[in-house]
Amino acid sequence: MFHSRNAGAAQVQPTSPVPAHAIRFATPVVETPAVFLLTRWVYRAVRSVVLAPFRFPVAVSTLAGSVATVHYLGWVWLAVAVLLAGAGLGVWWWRWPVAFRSLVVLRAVAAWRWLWVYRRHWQPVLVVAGLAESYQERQYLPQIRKVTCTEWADRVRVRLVAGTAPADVENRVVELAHGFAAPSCRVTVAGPRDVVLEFPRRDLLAEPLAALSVHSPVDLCALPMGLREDGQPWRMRLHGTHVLTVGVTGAGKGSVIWSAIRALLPAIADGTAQVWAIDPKRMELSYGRALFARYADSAESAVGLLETAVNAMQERAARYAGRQRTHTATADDPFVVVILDEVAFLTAYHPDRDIRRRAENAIATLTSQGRSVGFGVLAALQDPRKEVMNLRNLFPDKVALRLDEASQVDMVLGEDARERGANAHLIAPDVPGVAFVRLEGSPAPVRVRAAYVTDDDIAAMVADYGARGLRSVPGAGVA
Ligand SMILES: Nc1ncnc2c1ncn2[C@@H]1O[C@H](COP(=O)(O)OP(=O)(O)OP(=O)(O)O)[C@@H](O)[C@H]1O
Repeated sequence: MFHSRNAGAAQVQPTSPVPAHAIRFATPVVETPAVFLLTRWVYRAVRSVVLAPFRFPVAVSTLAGSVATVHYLGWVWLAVAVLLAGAGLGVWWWRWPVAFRSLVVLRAVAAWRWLWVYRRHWQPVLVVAGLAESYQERQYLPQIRKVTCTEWADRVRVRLVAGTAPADVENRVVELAHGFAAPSCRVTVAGPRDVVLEFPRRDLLAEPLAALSVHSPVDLCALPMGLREDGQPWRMRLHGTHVLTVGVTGAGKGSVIWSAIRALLPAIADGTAQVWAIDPKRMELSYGRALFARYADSAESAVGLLETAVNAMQERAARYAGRQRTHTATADDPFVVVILDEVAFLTAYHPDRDIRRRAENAIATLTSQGRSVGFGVLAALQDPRKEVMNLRNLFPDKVALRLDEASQVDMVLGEDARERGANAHLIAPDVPGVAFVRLEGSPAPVRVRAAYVTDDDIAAMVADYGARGLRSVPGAGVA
C-alpha cells in the first residue's frame, strides 16, 4: 500500500482495524468452573461469620446470650432476661438521657441506616453517580468503613478506590445527596484514601431563628450570626476582613447585616466599635439610625461618608507606620465597619458618572488597605455580575444567599463552590436568611441561616444602645 501512488487517499472500511491496531488482541473468554464460584461464596460466608463478633459485638453477644439462655434455662428465663434488660435500659434512659442517647439510640440508628440506607443503595447510587472505577474490566467502588450518627446527620466513613482523589467525590455531592435522600452532602478528608461523607437527616435550618442574645465582650473575629447546618453556631469574622453579602431581593440580606450589628452592640456601647451606615434604599438601616456613628442615605452623602472613612483610615495608617502592624480595637482607635446596603446603587446604577467613580475608588481603597488598621466593609448586593460590581474580589469573605442563576454561585463563592455543593441558586424562597459561606480553613462551603432581627428587636436595640455609637474617629472629625 505504501508504494501505491494513491496511498494517501486509501479508503478504510469503518470496521477494519486502523493501522495503529493492525493486530488486535482480544481477551479469551474462559468459563469459570462452578467449583471456584462455590468456594468463593463459602469463603465469604465463613469470613462473615468469623468477623461478625468483632464487627457487631453487641448484636452477636445478645444473640449468643439469648440462645444460651433458651438452651440451658428455657424460654421463661429468656423472657425474664429481656424484661430485666428493658428495665435496665429504661433506668439508664431516665437517669442519664444524654449518655443513653449517644451510646444506645444513635448507635442503633447508625446500624439501621448503615443496613437500610447506605449498604442497600451504595452500589446503584455510586455507579449512577459516576463514582465506580473500572480497571481491566472489573468494577471498583469506594467502600463503606463505618456509619455513625450525630443528632443531625449521618457520617459515612469511606475508603476511596486507589488512584482516585477526594475531589472526585466532592464533585458528586449533589448526586450523592439526592441518591441517599438527604438535603445535602458534605465531604471531609480524614486521611489518605479516607473521607467522611456527612448527610444531614433533617434540615436544622428549616425554621426561622430568632435574634440571638447579645454577648459581651465582643469577639470581632467571631460574631454570632445564626446557625450552621450541623447545629453549631455560625460565627462571622468582621475585624481583619471585608464581607460581601449577595442575594436576590427578599433573600435576607437585611438579616445578615442586622445580625452583625446586633452582635456588635456591646462594642458600640463601650466605644471600641463604630458602625458607619450607607442606606440608599432608606428602608433597611434607617430604622436603627441612632446606633450608627455616621449615616448617609443620598448618593452625595454616601460618597462623602466613604471618602471620610478613607481619610480616617489613612490617618490611622500614617500613625501606625513603623510602630505597629496590627490593630487592636480601643475607644481611641475603634474598629470601624462601613455597612453598605445595595452597593450597586453607588457603583453601577447611579446616573452620575463622577459619583460612581468616586464611590468605586473609595470602596477599593477601603477594602484593599483597611483590614490591618481596623476598617472593615460589610456590603450587600443583589446582582454579583462584574458589570455591576467589579470590586467583588476585594472582599475576602462572601455570603451567598438565594441567587438567581447557577452561574452566580461561583462568581460569589469562588470557582469550585457549586461543584462542592453550594447550591445557592436552589435555596427555596420560603427560607430567607439561608446562605452558603466558606468558613476559614475549609474549602467546603457550609450552609447557614442568619438569625432574623425583627423591627421590634431593632427598636429595643435602639432603646438600649442608641446614640452611644456617636463618637469621633481621628481623621474623620465628629459625626
Ligand atoms: N433570617 C431570616 N429568617 C426568617 N425570615 C427572614 C430572614 N431574613 C429575612 N426574612 C424575611 O424575608 C423578608 C425579606 O428579607 P430582607 O428584607 O432582609 O431581604 P433582602 O435580601 O434585604 O431584600 P431587599 O434586597 O429587597 O431589601 C423579611 O421581611 C422577613 O420577613
